[in-house]
Amino acid sequence: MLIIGLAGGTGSGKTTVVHQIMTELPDTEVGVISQDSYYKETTNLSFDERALINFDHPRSIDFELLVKHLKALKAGETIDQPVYSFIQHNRTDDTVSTHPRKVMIVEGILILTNPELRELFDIKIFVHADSDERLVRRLKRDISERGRDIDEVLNRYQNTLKPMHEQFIEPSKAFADIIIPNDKYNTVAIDVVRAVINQRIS
Ligand SMILES: Nc1ncnc2c1ncn2[C@@H]1O[C@H](COP(=O)(O)OP(=O)(O)O)[C@@H](O)[C@H]1O
Ligand SMILES: O=c1ccn([C@@H]2O[C@H](COP(=O)(O)O)[C@@H](O)[C@H]2O)c(=O)[nH]1
Repeated sequence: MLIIGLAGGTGSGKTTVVHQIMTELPDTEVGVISQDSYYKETTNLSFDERALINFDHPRSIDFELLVKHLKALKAGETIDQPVYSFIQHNRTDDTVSTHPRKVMIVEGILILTNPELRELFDIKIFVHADSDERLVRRLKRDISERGRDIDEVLNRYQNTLKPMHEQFIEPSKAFADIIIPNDKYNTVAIDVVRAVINQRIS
């Protein structure tokens, strides 16, 4: 199994890049695991308490479960990947049965900050977009898709997102083997990554 770790700040385009990479690749051979699925379960908290969580700090992620699931996939086992609700700020009761593929892509803002997880990646990719571009994309996406309003996004950006990006996410770029500039759509980089994957699955 080839395991690709794909990191980058919020709004850098990680999800979009993963979809572009997957286009024309058989989904029987390539699978995706999102770090977002592994936000810690916080059912003990009220909605208002959950909304105050710093979701850009590594401690908000259940890395232990993510590493365990990745090791299980590597060992040929099927896992129950949690499903996360951004609207509820919590895991749902659903899971997605995820079986091992020749190539697994793990994507998320903090995945290169965790040493145990980094060890499991054969290729480490960081998607870069400038912070103003990322903020604009985040605003548009969170309002249209994640039930947020402009104040929520901007407050979170100032209070936690930007400082956490600077403290944890940007420095993790140093661990990347490949950096994809993604202020504009970058078809050349996508083709290169797809070629590496094709080589592995053919
Ligand atoms: N290169 C790009 N140029 C313009 N818009 C982009 C680009 N990449 C992604 N987007 C848009 O930005 C928003 C955030 O992208 P997304 O892939 O969800 O980022 P991430 O997963 O890194 O948070 C989405 O609405 C997406 O369509
Ligand atoms: O309940 C939540 C959990 C996370 N977030 C924000 O999501 C982004 C990470 O997701 P991307 O798809 O990479 O943008 C992170 O910056 C958290 O602040 C949230 O808003 N609510």
